[in-house]
Amino acid sequence: MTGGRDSHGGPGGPAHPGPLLRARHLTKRFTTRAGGALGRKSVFTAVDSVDFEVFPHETLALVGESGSGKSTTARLVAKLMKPTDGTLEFAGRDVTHARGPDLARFRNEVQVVFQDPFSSLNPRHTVARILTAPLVYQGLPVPGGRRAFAGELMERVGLDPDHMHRYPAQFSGGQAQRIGIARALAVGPKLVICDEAISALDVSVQAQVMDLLVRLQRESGFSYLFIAHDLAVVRRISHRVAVMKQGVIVESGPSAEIFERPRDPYTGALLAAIPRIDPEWDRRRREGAGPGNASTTPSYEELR
Ligand SMILES: Nc1ncnc2c1ncn2[C@@H]1O[C@H](COP(=O)(O)OP(=O)(O)OP(=O)(O)O)[C@@H](O)[C@H]1O
Repeated sequence: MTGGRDSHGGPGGPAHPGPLLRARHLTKRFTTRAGGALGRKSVFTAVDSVDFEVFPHETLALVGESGSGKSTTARLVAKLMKPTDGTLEFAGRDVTHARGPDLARFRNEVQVVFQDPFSSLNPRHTVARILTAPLVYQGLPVPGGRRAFAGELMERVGLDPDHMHRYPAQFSGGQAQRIGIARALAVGPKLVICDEAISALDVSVQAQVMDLLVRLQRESGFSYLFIAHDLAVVRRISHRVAVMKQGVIVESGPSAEIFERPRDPYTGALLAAIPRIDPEWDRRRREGAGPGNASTTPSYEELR
């Protein structure tokens, strides 16, 4: 994803000398055995020599149909899974085989927000404990003390700090996802990977969480790798888009170009299947209340 149409500088993405994240020939093959341990071995390539970059302050969306390799790519980038081949560079460092303190540093700089907040938040811990845990477990000081720190994070994501002693089950799905986002922010990341982070939410709640994600990026300046199958969502928050099909990136470029002039028939098919958009959210965005660059972001009607 370098040069030409795919060069950095999509709408809203500020110019920067180098990428924050650079994936080169990233590959993941899974070996499976049909019929148990004695069955025939087969090798499946879920991610096939993928190249891409994420620049500072930008949102790169990775889209594609189910099974195209998006989540596997996210896991490779988050170093939750080892690649079969390829390299990962982060902030100019080769982190492909990072261990010990290098890996610990990477884990603070790169955070993941998962699809299901309830399964990624410890149900037996209060929100205050969940939000301070990333620092406490590392033996790091909690700025301002636990209560103030948790309260401030809750305010940043639009939650009432008075609820910091509640448990995840006492929150709605959208609120729980806000807790997941707040936890990701606790360590001051440079890159936040959102793996279908809003897919499970109701459409109106999705819009609110999208607004939150955009606002947080504006305030804190981190980058997003935004994994989604919903192109309507992606269009609204991404600066650039990479389209995955069967483990390969078939097309990538500035968001507006991909949506207005898709080159690959697969991208065209994904666009044709675009799910419903929340018209209310789109109206607010166009009136300046929501994210996106009004001059480069097509309207709801233009997408039809
Ligand atoms: N641990 C694993 N072992 C074997 N195959 C796997 C494993 N994890 C993923 N796969 C396969 O790799 C392919 C890509 O999966 P992946 O979850 O990355 O796709 P995806 O684009 O994120 O799809 P979805 O949106 O449905 O999660 C799929 O065919 C999946 O079955």
